[in-house]
Amino acid sequence: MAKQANLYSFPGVDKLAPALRAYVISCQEAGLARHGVFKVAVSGGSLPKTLAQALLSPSSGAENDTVKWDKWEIFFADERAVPLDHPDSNYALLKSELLDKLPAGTTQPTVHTINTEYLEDTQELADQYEQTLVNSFASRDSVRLPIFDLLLLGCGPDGHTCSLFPGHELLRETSAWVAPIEDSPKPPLKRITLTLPVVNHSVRVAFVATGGGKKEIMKEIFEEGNGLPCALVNEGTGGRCSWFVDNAAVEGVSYPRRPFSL
Ligand SMILES: O=C1O[C@H](COP(=O)(O)O)[C@@H](O)[C@H](O)[C@H]1O
Repeated sequence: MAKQANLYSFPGVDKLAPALRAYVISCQEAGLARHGVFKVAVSGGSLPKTLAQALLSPSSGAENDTVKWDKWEIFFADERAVPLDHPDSNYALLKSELLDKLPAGTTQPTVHTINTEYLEDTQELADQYEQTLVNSFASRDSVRLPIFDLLLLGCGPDGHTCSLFPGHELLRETSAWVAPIEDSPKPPLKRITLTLPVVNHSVRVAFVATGGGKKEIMKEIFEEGNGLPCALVNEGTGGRCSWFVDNAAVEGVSYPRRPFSL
């Protein structure tokens, strides 16, 4: 039988963060072994804060507990069509929560932001970001899809992830790597997003979802699926997908939890 998504549940974020750290570092090491860099895409929303808690904690000194920032290439799983210093920008959020807090003297990771010259034309904004992926991964002639070492995703209270929203036509996109959306149900309206085939092609996918406000949608995702974007990622990635959640987010959800291990 095909493997299912792993659900790791913790009493709180303080216990979740060290496990997420270990998981991200293991993906980093696998990426470095594969191609000498770590290609990761991150989301906005609540993710950067939890990620910062996981990654900014001091190394235990144990082997394989080092975040090798100089080897990271950071992309955005989705981004809003706003300037990079706008309060809605996922880049601005990651910067304030994580990048600005890296210890002094740390070599900053490479961060692939959107090209803000194209904010008025979301198709061009998406095409330009797709070109950024092509430059880093490979030309579209040579690979069908880019392969990220890791995608770090959030889960909205409606079951959206990246800027892939329930019932939206973008869920049927089969060709583009990056697509525009101009009618996002959650503001701001205009965004770009990695498409579902790219998400499902990643080596590993990790969702982070915390708080009781997520429990109804988590029940629907894990018990029914209902074509929700997060459920489509679970189905498309199976055992390559791991959820890091707190107990409050999965209260009453019938789905086997696994003890966390790498
Ligand atoms: O709009 C967005 O929302 C999702 C989920 O956010 P959360 O606050 O519920 O974690 C986020 O993953 C995405 O990147 C963002 O653009």
